[in-house]
Amino acid sequence: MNRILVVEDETVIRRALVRLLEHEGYRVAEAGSLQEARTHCGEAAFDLLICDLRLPDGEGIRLAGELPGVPVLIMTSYASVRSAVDAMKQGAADYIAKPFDHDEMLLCVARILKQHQLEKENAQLQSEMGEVYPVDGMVGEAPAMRQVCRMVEKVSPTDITVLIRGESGTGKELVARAIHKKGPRAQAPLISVNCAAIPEGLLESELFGHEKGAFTGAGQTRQGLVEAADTGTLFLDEIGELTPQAQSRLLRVLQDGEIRRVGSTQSRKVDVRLLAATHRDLESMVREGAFREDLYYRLKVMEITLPPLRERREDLPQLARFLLEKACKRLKRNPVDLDPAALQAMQAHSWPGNVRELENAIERAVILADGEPIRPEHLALTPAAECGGEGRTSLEAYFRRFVLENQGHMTETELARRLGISRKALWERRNRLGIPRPKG
Ligand SMILES: Nc1ncnc2c1ncn2[C@@H]1O[C@H](COP(=O)(O)OP(=O)(O)OP(=O)(O)O)[C@@H](O)[C@H]1O
Repeated sequence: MNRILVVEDETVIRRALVRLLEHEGYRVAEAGSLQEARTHCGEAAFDLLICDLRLPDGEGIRLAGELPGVPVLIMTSYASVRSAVDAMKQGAADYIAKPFDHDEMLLCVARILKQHQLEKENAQLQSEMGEVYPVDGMVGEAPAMRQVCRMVEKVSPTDITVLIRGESGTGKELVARAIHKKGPRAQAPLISVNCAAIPEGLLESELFGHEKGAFTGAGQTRQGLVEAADTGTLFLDEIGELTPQAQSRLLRVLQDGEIRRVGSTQSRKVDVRLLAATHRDLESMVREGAFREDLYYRLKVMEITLPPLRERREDLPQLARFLLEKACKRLKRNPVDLDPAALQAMQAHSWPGNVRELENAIERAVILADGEPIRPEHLALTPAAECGGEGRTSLEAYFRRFVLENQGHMTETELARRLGISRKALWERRNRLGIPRPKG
């Protein structure tokens, strides 16, 4: 039976909470101050502390630092997300705003206890397996990649929201898939959505669904992608592209586990774990008012940052061989070798499109080499800035130059409009040609 310590100085709230938890079958002790809590913890081991943020002799969150391994749920009457998020940074398992309703509290307690149990089992397993954390299909021994793998291992068994950052093509989606696969929701769906690939006007209804007649063309009631991910994981790639309306709806999902379809007055409960990714500088988007601060803090609780390929060149040989084998399999070709000169050319290239650019270059090379070992000329690693020069202005080169010259001062929507293509087509062409978007 799980033991819980309630630390709250307001007697009425404390007593009510103790009764609620006891009624649910937990063994509960109570304390009115940090000092009393410490005494209790010295006498018995607890599986969870539910702690008021402000106590007469200090901040409740201090207990998290003093009792590593015991999850702390923070209660706060200060509706500021920031103080609660600060508490999360200092090690709180979660927070709940007062006044809370009974169901909400019990759900929260049950979830933390379950998570904690999983973490304990996982830590046990890890110590049995040693310190190696391979991530399926992910190649890289560089220190920054090892750190990524360690983080994946740490966050997977929890339900925590994770923000995956890194330039385009660095493997953010790969990380999201790994987190889902290694976590308790692995048997449930993973819905992966690229927010940049959905036209702005359709974002809200695609994500959150709509009622019949909600807007012109909404002939039928439709479930959105967030609901489709119910009980599973929702991966929102390019979260910086969300419209303000979609940002508000998403915040509601994270805060209350509730969703409202476009055109509906009723909310529905959803249980999704959110993983989000972006290559953009969300901090400056928040400063400029383009991204909601409260949503930003919700997302940022846990971050995983992928290094650009040019900063982990030591991984290039291993990565190139892995991708070469993958390309040969996909193209149904016999395995081919990599000429040492090709590897040298790779080492000299800056890889602005990161692993995706490498993957594309290798696939192209396999086709061009036609069974011969891959040589530098098969890779055609032209520095981006030179493309489109010397009268060879093909459509692709024109596209590349236009995008590189204008992306600094144009939004994706504007760029697409000027090029006369959809945002989705722009997105796809960027990926195919390995043209990264600017940061922020
Ligand atoms: N470390 C890695 N090892 C092997 N393959 C990788 C690695 N990182 C990325 N890839 C491969 O590179 C391609 C691009 O990766 P992914 O789609 O995950 O990047 P991303 O950061 O999500 O890109 P974007 O921001 O453009 O959506 C994928 O095919 C992926 O399998």
